[in-house]
Amino acid sequence: MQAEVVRTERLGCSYYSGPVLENVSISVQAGDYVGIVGPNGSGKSTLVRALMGLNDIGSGSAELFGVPSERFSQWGRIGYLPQHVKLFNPVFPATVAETVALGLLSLKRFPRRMTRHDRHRVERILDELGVHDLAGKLIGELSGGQQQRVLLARALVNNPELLILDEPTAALDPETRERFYRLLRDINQDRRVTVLLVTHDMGTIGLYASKLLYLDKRVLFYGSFEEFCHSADMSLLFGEHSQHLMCHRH
Ligand SMILES: Nc1ncnc2c1ncn2[C@@H]1O[C@H](COP(=O)(O)OP(=O)(O)OP(=O)(O)O)[C@@H](O)[C@H]1O
Repeated sequence: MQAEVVRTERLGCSYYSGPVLENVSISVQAGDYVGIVGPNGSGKSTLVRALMGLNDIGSGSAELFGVPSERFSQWGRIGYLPQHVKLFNPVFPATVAETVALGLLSLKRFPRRMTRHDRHRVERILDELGVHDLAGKLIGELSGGQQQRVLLARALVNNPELLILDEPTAALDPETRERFYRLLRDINQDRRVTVLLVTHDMGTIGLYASKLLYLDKRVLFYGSFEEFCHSADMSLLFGEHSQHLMCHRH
C-alpha cells in the first residue's frame, strides 16, 4: 500500500467575510502529482496555506504524513513555494547560493551554521536546476524565470518528500514555463517527490499531473486525469471542448 502524504476530512476554512472552503475531503498518496485548479477566489491558496499551518482550519481536519496538522512539526519534509513571492530588488544583498542556503538554515536550531555537507547540498541542487553558474550572482540581478528556479532550489534543498507550489509559473514566459513543468515532472518521477501544484494553466497541467483537484469552495472533482476525461459531469461543467483541451494527453 502506498503511504498517504496528505489527507483532509470535511475540511472547512473561513475568513471574516465568510466560508471559503467547505467539506474538502482528499487523500494524496506518495508519488502523486496533483494539479489544483479552479476559478479565481475558489479557495486554492487557502487550502494549501491551511495545509502549511498558515491559515486556521475552521472545521474538519487535515493530516500530513499521518500526523494531525496542528501537531505536525517535520517541516523539513515539505518544500513550499508560496504565491506572489516578491521578485527581489536588484540590490537585495544576497547571492543565489545564500538564498538557497536559507532553505537549509531556516530549519536549523541556533547556532545556524553551514557545514561542508550543507554547502555541498546547495551546490548539488543549483547544479540540478541548471543555475549553478549563477551561484555567486546577486539574486536581484536575475530574470524572473531564473529567480523562480532559485526559489524552487530553495524549496528543494532539504530533499522534501512533498512539494507544494502555489502558481509558480505565473510570471514566466511560455518557453520558461514549459521548462519549469518538465523540471517538476522529473522531480516527481525521478525523485518520487509528491507534488501539489496550484495553477491556472488548465491546458498544460493535463500533460504533467496524475490527478486533478477542481475546487470551487468545495470539491467539484478529485481523481485521476483518466477519470476526469471520461466524466460526463465534467463535460457538462466545462463543455466538451474545454474538457478535450485539458485531456489531450489521455
Ligand atoms: N487574508 C484574507 N482575508 C480575507 N479574505 C481572504 C483572505 N485571503 C483570501 N480571502 C478570500 O478567500 C477567497 C479564496 O481566496 P484564495 O486566495 O484561497 O483563492 P484562489 O482560488 O487561490 O484564488 P486565485 O486563483 O485568484 O489565486 C477569496 O474570496 C478571497 O477574497
